[in-house]
Amino acid sequence: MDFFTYQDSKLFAEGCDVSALAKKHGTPLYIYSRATLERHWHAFDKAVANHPHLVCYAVKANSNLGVLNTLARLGSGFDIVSGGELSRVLQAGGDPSKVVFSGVGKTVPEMEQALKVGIYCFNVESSAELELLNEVAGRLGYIAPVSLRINPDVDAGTHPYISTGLKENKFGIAMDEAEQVFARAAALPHLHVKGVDCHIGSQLTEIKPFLDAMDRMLALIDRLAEHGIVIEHFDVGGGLGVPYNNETPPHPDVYAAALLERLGQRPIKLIFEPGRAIAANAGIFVTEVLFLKENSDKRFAIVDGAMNDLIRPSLYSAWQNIIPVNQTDAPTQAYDVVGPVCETGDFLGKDRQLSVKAGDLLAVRSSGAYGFVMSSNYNSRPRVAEVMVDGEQDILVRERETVAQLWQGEHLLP
Ligand SMILES: Cc1ncc(COP(=O)(O)O)c(C=O)c1O
Ligand SMILES: N[C@@H](CCCC[NH3+])C(=O)O
Repeated sequence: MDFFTYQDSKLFAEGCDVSALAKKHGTPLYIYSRATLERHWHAFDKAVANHPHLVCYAVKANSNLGVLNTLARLGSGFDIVSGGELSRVLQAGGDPSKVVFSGVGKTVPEMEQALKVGIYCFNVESSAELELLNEVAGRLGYIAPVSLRINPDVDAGTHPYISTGLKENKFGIAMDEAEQVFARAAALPHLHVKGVDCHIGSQLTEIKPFLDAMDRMLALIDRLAEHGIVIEHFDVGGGLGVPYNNETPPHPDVYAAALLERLGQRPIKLIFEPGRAIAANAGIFVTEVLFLKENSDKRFAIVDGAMNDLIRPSLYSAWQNIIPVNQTDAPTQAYDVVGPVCETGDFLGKDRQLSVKAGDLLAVRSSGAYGFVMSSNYNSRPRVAEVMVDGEQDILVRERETVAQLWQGEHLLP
């Protein structure tokens, strides 16, 4: 079911007319659907309903407080990569005892913050981090719950920039060192070994790489058991892809069933860290056409949204569907949809069949994940507003930045 559909040729987000939202809140604008976020979260939670589990939404995908609050109300856990994300989770009403802390570069203040609020687990990514965490925990009088992130060295078959489970990537502890580092973790006095985790990449549309990783990780878990190291949970990471175009990623039901089958009778809790699968198709990015421009080779639709607002097309050549907010019967033509930023790479889509004129609104679909969170102020463009729709209600969950906010904290010379 899609909560972004046309009614009488007008695009709606749940029960809200998108052009009315654009008029009320201005453009460019991110719009999220609460019902979609909830449905996607429940899809994961239900897929493993009969097995001990925790769904930890990956905050990096979309960390707006309204989004986090929506998921916290469902009882979601959270996967974080910084102290800033932890603070957001707490601010949004998330439960710290359901937080897993990933990331290759945790700092001492971040470790202290996470220990003090009592997170569920640190996903430790190196021996050096393990030693430091033990020291910090000891100094503060805590026992730090840890999982070791192991790099299973599998090819996720995704874009090289978002592939994380190969030896050449910076993430995790190499499989051939895993047992040794687990033995060290078990021996350190201020750590409690709880689990093992991996995350092999993002936007995976096939199940095979997940299963390859799972097989390697389960073999490790069995070897550890032989040495008396009992693993309570296996955190399988995130990475399940979404349809941007005509991809057909497995449904969470199919994905979870395959993982559970591999897990067999092992009494191990499963943790999931989905980001994109929950947020991407719960959001659209709405932009207004400023000008049309044509030369002998190309037709451009110059819009008010740009790469600083939504960088995925520029950064990964990612394809996201661009649709009219108001449908017409007029014939379409091929356009490059480009923004006002002074970069050739500033485009939202290339060679798109559209029927547009200045003043029309376009919606870039699948923008709920890695959209606003990756936005910047490049070209001194204030960051855009974010709205959550809930049925016929629209809630401004982030105000548009003002120009004065752009230089907040900056100073003239004395
Ligand atoms: C450790 C970890 N967990 C979860 C995620 C979320 O990934 P995705 O949005 O692909 O589900 C990421 C990002 O790729 C990650 O690095
Ligand atoms: N930012 C990436 C995903 C990165 C995943 C984070 N580990 C994207 O938009 O596809």
